[in-house]
Amino acid sequence: MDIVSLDIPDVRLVRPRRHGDTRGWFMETWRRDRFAAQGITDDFVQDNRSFSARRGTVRGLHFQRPPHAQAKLVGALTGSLLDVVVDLRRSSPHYGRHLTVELSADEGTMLYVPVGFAHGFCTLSDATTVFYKVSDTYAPECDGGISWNDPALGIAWPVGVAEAVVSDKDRALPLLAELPPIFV
Ligand SMILES: Cc1cn([C@H]2C[C@H](O)[C@@H](COP(=O)(O)OP(=O)(O)O[C@H]3O[C@@H](C)C(=O)[C@@H](O)[C@H]3O)O2)c(=O)[nH]c1=O
Repeated sequence: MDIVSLDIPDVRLVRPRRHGDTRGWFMETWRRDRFAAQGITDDFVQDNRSFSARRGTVRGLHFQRPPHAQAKLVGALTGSLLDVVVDLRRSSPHYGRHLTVELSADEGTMLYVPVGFAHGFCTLSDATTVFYKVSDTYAPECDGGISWNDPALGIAWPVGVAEAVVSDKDRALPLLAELPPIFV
């Protein structure tokens, strides 16, 4: 399992090793000891899965506020997605910056997203199933987010506003500039 830092170093790309044989393949997708060896010590307490029927479905950009902030480990079980994170940590040299990474079921790659980031994705194929482990349980009273198409973020989404499939809740999210400080 390779765990590598990206341009915002606390965000990591995880490449599990696939052991192939005549039956197919086997891979480990999460191991506490291997993650801890890379400084990732979050206690993952909930697993989530979402299915998006159509290519161009956008979910995000979401976070949970403290005291229920969540780190996430995200991957695809079917299909592929463009995963997006935005650094919301006020003391970070990367505050307001984003990263995009393509994740696919075929490749088995995953993204580790620390606490303090907004997270979202756009599906790149029909019938995309996304899974993620999270480090705190769902707390709807701490639900937060920023608008996926906030021009200040400069995210190169693979779909335009007219074609994107977006929830009413996500359509109503504020711009980054409207967000009070949440993460140190
Ligand atoms: C996130 C979540 C939602 N729900 C419920 C609430 C609602 O009725 C239904 C759909 O919720 P949402 O519209 O918030 O689902 P969705 O837009 O898929 O939300 C997810 O988006 C991605 C990008 C993330 O990073 C996740 O953390 C999560 O915020 O599922 C839970 O029961 N538990 C959960 O942990």
